[in-house]
Amino acid sequence: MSSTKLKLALLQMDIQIGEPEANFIRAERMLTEAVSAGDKPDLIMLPEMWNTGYALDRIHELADKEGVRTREKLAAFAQEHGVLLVGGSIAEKRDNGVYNTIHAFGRNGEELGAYDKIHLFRLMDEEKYLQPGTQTGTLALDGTPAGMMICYDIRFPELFRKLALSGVKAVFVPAEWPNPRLHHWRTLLQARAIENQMYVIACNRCGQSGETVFFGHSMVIDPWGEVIAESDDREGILTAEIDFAIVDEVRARIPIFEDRRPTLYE
Ligand SMILES: NC(=O)CCC(=O)C(=O)O
Repeated sequence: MSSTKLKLALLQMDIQIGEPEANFIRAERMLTEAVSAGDKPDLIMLPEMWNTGYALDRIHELADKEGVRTREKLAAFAQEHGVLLVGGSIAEKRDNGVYNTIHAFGRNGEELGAYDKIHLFRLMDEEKYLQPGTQTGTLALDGTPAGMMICYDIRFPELFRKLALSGVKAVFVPAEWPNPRLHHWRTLLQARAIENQMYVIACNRCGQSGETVFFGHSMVIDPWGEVIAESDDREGILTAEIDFAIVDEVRARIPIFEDRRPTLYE
């Protein structure tokens, strides 16, 4: 029987706004560091828009065309090291628009899934420059169903519930979530894990772009809502081990999916 456990490494990276070259070098350095550690991870994850940061006024020029560069690099890395890779999100130019897109890869470098951010965040002007996604994002991790969302998406519990009802046991959330909303970040992530009885794995950036400070605090939260790993505000790699068997245990202990009465509120 295949293992229900996965060792994770979340790359909490400081992103240089508008500097894809520097960001690729930094991401490659951190990826290499993650697989060089004694306890090699099964899955590595990056933060949101790590190739460009929120350089939105130049995003059409800076975004990765069709995601080719990112996909080639990440697929090759996943294959070389036999790891799963949730490639954070990137600014990706496609069909004359720019999307905020995740690409995820399997241990042989195959693309497991992609997701374009559905909810664009007005406080950071995303809706003026980016195209919204039109589909939810799922992938299978060594056979276990998981979901993908990006940052502001965590404010929409309906999206989590839809994925939970489809059988998803973990959701990955790359983010660029800044001050002064650390309490929203921590509370929403924990609530989404508790109410859907699933793992929530959230990788935020750190550092500062202009006046905006990104507090890091990448988190891995279990289906009981316990924070099993959390970063501080500095660049680094957060590690944790998850066990999908715990999702089934928690869902059996409090059977909310059996007790729902959707005809009354849907
Ligand atoms: N990049 C984002 O979507 C930021 C979302 C955010 O900060 C929030 O408060 O929501």
